[in-house]
Amino acid sequence: MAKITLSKLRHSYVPDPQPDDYALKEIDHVWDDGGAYALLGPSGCGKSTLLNIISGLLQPSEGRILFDETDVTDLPPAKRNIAQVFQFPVIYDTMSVYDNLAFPLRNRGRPEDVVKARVTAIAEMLEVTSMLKTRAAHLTPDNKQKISMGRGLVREDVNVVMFDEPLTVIDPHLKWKLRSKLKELHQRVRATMIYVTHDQTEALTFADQVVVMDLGVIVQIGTPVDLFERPAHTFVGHFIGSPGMNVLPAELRDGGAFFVGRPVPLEGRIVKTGTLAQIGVRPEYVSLADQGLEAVVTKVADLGRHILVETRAGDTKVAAIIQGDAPAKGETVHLDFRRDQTRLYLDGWLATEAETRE
Ligand SMILES: Nc1ncnc2c1ncn2[C@@H]1O[C@H](COP(=O)(O)OP(=O)(O)OP(=O)(O)O)[C@@H](O)[C@H]1O
Repeated sequence: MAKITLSKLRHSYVPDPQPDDYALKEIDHVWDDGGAYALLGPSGCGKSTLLNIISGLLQPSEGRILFDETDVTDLPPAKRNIAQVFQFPVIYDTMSVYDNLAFPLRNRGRPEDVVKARVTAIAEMLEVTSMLKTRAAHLTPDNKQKISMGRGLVREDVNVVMFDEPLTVIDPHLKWKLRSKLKELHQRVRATMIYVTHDQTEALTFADQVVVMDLGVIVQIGTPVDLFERPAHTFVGHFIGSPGMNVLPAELRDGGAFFVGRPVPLEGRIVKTGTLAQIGVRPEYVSLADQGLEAVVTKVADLGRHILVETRAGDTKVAAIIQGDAPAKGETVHLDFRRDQTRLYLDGWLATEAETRE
């Protein structure tokens, strides 16, 4: 396994690019040896471009890629020693499950006793031991994908295992099972793993560190808790969470932030400058109060464990997640934002500093 360093990577699919033409703007990042990473972002943000650069299918326009201290930028995919699991299962239908799992090892001339030990161990981890003699053609789609994952994990000598939206073909009710299985596998195999997805639940379940991308830029790298608690960018706040963070237009004056004419207490000092001011507060930290910001309830949804209340304050939609009694649609309510969870964003980026208590 290896540490992967991406140094000043930029990529454009067009010659003589202007700044906006880059599919990857500038990426400087180190993936630690043995880490479980998710690469999360919407369609078109550059995930596949980055993955293909790491695997060697694509040469970056600029920058270098290192596996540990070795520069692999000019090496073809076959020389990079990477395992990849794709959206659709890559297995040989005519072979047994055992032979499918053994294939990557036999292909590299590993002795049969090593093949047997490794295939047996991986099969146990994936809970497919009873299928080892079955011909792959007879497997269900989710079992086929499990075997595909097994093929990705069976070699011990790969630099990194990359998963590209591996649960796309899996039935929704089986997805959660495979998701947690993968997490468990990482804990046992301890390989460097990169899991590419546009699905926040998949990313947050699998990864210790989630790398969030938007428009060719990494907007935040953090633990699932970091991304939820302190989004570094409004995009992260909005993209992660269900519903996402409220992003409210703000006016800056007298050293403070105002929303629909009312001052809004922020978590701490404003430490940056910028033009476009927005207040970010997650619905989980908006509550109904006796006084404060006036808003009209536009929708109420009972989600079982809590109630989602959508309101309109001025022209802006504000969501609140509350417990207890729900207000009625059309009712005027007062909203309170929990101060330590209310942040200012300038030009999209977090601009307040959390107050440290003495
Ligand atoms: N072969 C190509 N030629 C030209 N432009 C491309 C090519 N591949 C990707 N792009 C562009 O590069 C940008 C990043 O695309 P990329 O496929 O890396 O994003 P993605 O996050 O993987 O999206 P998806 O989840 O839909 O695969 C997009 O604007 C896309 O249109």
